Amino acid sequence: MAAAAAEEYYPLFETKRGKGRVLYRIFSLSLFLAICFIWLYRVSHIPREAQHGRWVWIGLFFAELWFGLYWLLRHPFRWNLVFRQPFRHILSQRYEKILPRVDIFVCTADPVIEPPVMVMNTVLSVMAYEYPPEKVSVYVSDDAASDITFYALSEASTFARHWLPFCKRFKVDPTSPLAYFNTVSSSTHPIHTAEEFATIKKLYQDMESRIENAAKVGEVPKEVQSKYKGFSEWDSYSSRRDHHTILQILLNGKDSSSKDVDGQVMPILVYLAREKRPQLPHNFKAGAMNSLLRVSSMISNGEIILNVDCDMYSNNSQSLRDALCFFMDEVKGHEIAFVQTPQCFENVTKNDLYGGAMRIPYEVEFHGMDALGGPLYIGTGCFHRREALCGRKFNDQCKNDWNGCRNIDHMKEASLPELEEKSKALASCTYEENTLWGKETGLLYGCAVEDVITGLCIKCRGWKAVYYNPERRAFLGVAPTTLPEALVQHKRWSEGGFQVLLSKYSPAYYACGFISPGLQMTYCYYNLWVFLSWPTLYYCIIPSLYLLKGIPLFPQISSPWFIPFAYVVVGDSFYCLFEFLWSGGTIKGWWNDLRIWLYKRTTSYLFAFVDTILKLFGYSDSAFVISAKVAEENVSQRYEKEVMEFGNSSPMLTLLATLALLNLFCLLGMLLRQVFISKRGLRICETMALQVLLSGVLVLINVPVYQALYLRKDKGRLPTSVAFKSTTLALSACVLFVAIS
Ligand SMILES: O=c1ccn([C@@H]2O[C@H](COP(=O)(O)OP(=O)(O)O[C@H]3O[C@H](CO)[C@@H](O)[C@H](O)[C@H]3O)[C@@H](O)[C@H]2O)c(=O)[nH]1
Ligand SMILES: [Mn+2]
Repeated sequence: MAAAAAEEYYPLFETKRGKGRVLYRIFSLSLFLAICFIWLYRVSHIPREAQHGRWVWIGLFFAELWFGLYWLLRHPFRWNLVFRQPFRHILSQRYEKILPRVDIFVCTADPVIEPPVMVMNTVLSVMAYEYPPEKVSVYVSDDAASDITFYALSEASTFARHWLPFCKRFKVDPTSPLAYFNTVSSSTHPIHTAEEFATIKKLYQDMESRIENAAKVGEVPKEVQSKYKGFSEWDSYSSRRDHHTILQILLNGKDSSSKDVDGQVMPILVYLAREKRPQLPHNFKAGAMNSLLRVSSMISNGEIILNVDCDMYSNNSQSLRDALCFFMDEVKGHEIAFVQTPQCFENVTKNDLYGGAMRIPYEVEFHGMDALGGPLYIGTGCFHRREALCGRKFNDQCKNDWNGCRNIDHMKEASLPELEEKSKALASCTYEENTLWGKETGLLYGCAVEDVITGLCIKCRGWKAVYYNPERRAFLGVAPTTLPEALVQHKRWSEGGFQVLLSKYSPAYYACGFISPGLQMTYCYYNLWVFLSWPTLYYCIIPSLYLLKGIPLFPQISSPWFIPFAYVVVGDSFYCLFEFLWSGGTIKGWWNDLRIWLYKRTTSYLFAFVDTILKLFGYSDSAFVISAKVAEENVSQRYEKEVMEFGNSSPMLTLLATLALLNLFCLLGMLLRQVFISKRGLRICETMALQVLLSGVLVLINVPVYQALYLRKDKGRLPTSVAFKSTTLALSACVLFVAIS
């Protein structure tokens, strides 16, 4: 008995399948049938040569054909869903003594958009993981080479001496000081006394105000500068885009200043601003990550790498151990290259005005991708196996052997200055010349979503990935709080997706044979976004204009062909609503999501399409528009109240407003004509029901735009110039269209 029990194998994680899949398949099949009928209707009812609207009809057919085909790509996500559950107590029983080293990379790129206090909170939160501190190293890459960020980090290293023991003693979670002080007050926390709480909070607040002052003045106090030799590096500094490598090991895990107030070692902490020269490309975040990969291999060389954006703090001090359960599992662990957690946000409001929470991808689609071989790598909250990230191909020899963890302890061999010098060389601009970095090694270059393409490439090399979506969020970040920001972010993503599609690793052709066909389809689903812009624009403009003119483009209610249209509209809407609610959303949230869905397609994707083409022909440069992480006071107040923030006169917003008005004018114009001029009453609602419905929904969804154009007085409204331009454009389009016939 005892022997049998001992031999029994307990895995480090389990995988459960989602339910209700059969029902889903039946429903999809019925919907697909209806879609086929719609196609059939379009093909069999093309107006004759001489008849009005022949080309428009054909256009509609192509739009619907494309929507239908794209809809098919949605299925592999939902065919099977898997849910993972790690068992960290088993991990600790089996491997506590030989837990691998973990290197944590935090990227920051602009001290104004990404305030140093925020970066510091992120750093402190990951330093405080419940994990042997001598095995954790934290690396901060600063693409702005800002001495204020460096100063904040040096302050953080001092504060950590108090913070880390405090976290350990009182089992603090979340371990980001700011988040902790915001969620807990001295009276509500059961363990520490009010006095202990007050002391640590005071320490934190003093430090915070010192950093904020420095940021305000734009200069680090002289007495501090003399304390850290690192500041001397800025003496010869010329600009953010032109400077040599600045690297400093702030905590080295050895000497007494690297111990906390209880005498315990603290994690290694390294500041890096890689070399930059104006004439050489720096490849944005991917370049930063690759420098970190090399520098860290010299200093700590952790087998596991955690990558977080500077705006995402750790919300769960156990997640490192959770992730290791996947890598260290004896049966399946050796083939796993990365473990991705969802990108969750601290600042998403109840009805998620800008769809920032991305519920459907994170609660449904990624679980489906996991079943097919692994989710996307999304650039943050992701744990990597170093060798996989560094370009190793998977093969049967890739067996886990944690006993032999390469404990090359450079720290012991070399003196600190020596080590710093050696590491600096690895972050120079020219280091990558004539190497495979950015092509096969590390993160790949030349794509706006370096993360997605890298993850795909890793999978093409034979590795698997795991999606881990824990109940208690592993990380919490900041989502955009204004419409223009959300649209710009989606533009970057969709542009990146398009680049992936055109790249060497294209999921449409290259990946064939390397990853499963289902996974290929899911990648295509995300990478084809830009192609949704044209048919969606067509659908938003043409039927409404024809409604104004009284020409039907869809079957009327009494026709049997009406049934498939109605079934698709109603069935799909209800299905999407159901899925959204199941994922934890609200009805209003779904409506907001639908609006963003529309705006992304008519603006972000369109602009991304045009930009990618321009870049392809060399007319435009790549850029990485960093998303804002803090907002002005009045902007955040409106955000809290879920009032849509427009606030500028960009071409995207002008286009959006024009489309919204066009639909309003068409609907109103049609009503006027029917009711007052031709006195036919609302009979049109029967003959052109679907067109009325389409325009009606478009008008309803655009209500915030009309308000922002004409009714609102606050700063977040659409500027008068946009109101003028869009009204003129929309009105002339309607008038011209009616006039030419
Ligand atoms: O030249 C650069 C530009 C950006 N970053 C960092 O990259 C991260 C992501 O940038 P952010 O502006 O926050 O973009 P998001 O749209 O929020 O980022 C999402 O999308 C990116 C790809 O487009 C991924 O890299 C991110 O991980 C993912 O969170 C931040 O930590 C930046 O500091 C750099 O280090 N160097
Ligand atoms: Mn971000």
